[in-house]
Amino acid sequence: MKYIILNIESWQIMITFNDVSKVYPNGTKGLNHINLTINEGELVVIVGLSGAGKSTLLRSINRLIDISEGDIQINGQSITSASGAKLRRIRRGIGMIFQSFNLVKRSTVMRNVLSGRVGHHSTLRTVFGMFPKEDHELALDALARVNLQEKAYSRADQLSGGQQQRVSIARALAQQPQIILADEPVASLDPLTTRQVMDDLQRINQELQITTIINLHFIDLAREYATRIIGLRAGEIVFDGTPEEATDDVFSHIYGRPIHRDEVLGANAPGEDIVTVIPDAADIKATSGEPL
Ligand SMILES: Nc1ncnc2c1ncn2[C@@H]1O[C@H](COP(=O)(O)OP(=O)(O)OP(=O)(O)O)[C@@H](O)[C@H]1O
Repeated sequence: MKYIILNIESWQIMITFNDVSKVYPNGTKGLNHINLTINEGELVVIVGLSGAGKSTLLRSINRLIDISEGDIQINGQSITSASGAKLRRIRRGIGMIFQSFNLVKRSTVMRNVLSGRVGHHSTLRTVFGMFPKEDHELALDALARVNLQEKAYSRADQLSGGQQQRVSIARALAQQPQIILADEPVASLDPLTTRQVMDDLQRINQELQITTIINLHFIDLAREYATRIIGLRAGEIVFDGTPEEATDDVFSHIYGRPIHRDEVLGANAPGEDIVTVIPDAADIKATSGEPL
């Protein structure tokens, strides 16, 4: 199949967290002094127990959550201090995928994908659904990348969960993003569909060099798809390394307890521990070779 090459404006994208903390109004610390650099084209998977701060970290990148301290830069520009047109421009380059798909269910697939273009046009134009022909071509191209071209004129609620998630990936792609953030994108899907969605995200990352950051709770998926794994615990980075370095012992360290079978997608007997030893932090090496 012939694809229109999406127009990637920059090849130097980097996300930088400079001493970032987030304290929620009730006093809960979501992130605690995070320093982090993510390079163009990486597929980063963020892992950690529920409440570790994965969503807070991900959503602070496009300022769905405002941080309390520090600075986040996207391609050298501070999103933390941006406002108005500048904030909208930075956000336009960041596609977002949610666990619950967030589609307009009664609209067609095409309309949903076209909504990824709203940041590129005036409000009036998009309210009346007046998208130019090029946007339709872009939307069809995005649908082709997730193999859903033939569903373009179906209603979104007639699609399976996995297909709906792939429509939401196409919607993000229609934005022509430089970054894709996916917050637990497969948490509501069955194992087979999960792999299709992860395959799509990986293929798009590789073909278009879109920097991709995904929160996941399945250990084997993280190892299989990530180019880099970041482990969070209590709002702090406790591991940052390659999938090869992220052994079962490392995961036990990130979680602060043994791994459970239901945290491995390929496992079929939920509930039991598959690792019994929690290693000391000193045994866990970061990419730098330093213990975290
Ligand atoms: N709006 C909020 N108000 C107060 N505390 C919050 C809020 N959102 C998150 N928190 C708290 O901040 C911490 C980090 O939450 P976050 O949702 O980022 O974790 P997570 O790792 O994504 O967890 P999960 O996998 O359950 O989504 C948790 O202690 C959580 O209870």
